[in-house]
Amino acid sequence: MLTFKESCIGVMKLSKPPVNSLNLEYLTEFNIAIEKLENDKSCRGVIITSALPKIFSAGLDILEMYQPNTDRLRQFWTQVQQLWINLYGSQVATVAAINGHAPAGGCLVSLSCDYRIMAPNYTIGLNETQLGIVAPFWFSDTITNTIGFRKAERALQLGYMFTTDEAKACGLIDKIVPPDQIMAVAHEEMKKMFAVPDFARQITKNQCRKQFIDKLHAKRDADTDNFVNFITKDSIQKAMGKYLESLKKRKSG
Ligand SMILES: CC/C=C\C/C=C\CCC/C=C/CC(=O)SCCNC(=O)CCNC(=O)[C@H](O)C(C)(C)COP(=O)(O)OP(=O)(O)OC[C@H]1O[C@@H](n2cnc3c(N)ncnc32)[C@H](O)[C@@H]1OP(=O)(O)O
Repeated sequence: MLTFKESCIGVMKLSKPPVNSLNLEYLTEFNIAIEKLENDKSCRGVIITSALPKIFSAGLDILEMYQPNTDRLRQFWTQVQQLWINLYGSQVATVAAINGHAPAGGCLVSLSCDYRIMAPNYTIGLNETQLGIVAPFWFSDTITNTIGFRKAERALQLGYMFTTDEAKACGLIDKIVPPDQIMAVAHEEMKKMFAVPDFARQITKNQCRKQFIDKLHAKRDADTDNFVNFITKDSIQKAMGKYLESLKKRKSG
């Protein structure tokens, strides 16, 4: 993770080649970095983007979920939950500068921010069902809160990956920006949020989001148990093995 501060704005650049997949170590690093910025009194905003060309993040590292060690799988999921709690509940203003593909967990990271700008000709969405897995309730709450129930239900069932244009049309992202302007526009959007007194913006954000974060807090252990039980099922392992094979075939084909 490349993290630096530009005045009162923290910039986090995901930099885990080849595709910024989120494994246990990287999620832990991500959480530490966001918590550090959150606790820095001089930091009012965070921009999350990718240091890699063409990929914002490939989402959760599928290898963490394929033929897993159960203890590690539990730690992994705890870090995924924590990342969502940290980002969705963040008191600083957050902008996702989506400069590449953003499937599944990559989409969730961006949906957890306050504002999303995206470069053209990429794809974004919660494609979990295409892997034969199911987005948990807090993933679906987050997309529903962004694009509304009907569109979210349809997109979740299909595991639909939106083009940048489609994402803009349904409100999954807020603005389409050429890649060379994405950081400049992220700063402009941040300034708009800074024009509102921080405490008023923060209380409003809490009013909108707190109930969803509280829901996960209340069910956190059960959510981890569900995840581990679900992922370790033979049928789910088979589906994930097939998906991994298809990724490799697509590469060679
Ligand atoms: C009832 C419910 C109860 C409980 C809940 C249950 C389940 C919980 C659900 C868990 C949620 C999961 C969310 C996720 O994030 S799952 C991950 C989904 N991600 C994807 O599907 C992305 C797949 N990747 C791609 O589409 C492409 O790789 C991408 C467009 C990102 C990049 O394409 P490009 O052509 O540039 O690169 P590739 O050649 O495809 O990939 C390079 C190598 O990287 C490997 N790879 C890609 N993505 C991942 C990944 N997510 N994890 C691990 N590895 C990944 C790919 O296989 C290539 O590897 P090599 O062949 O080079 O070894």
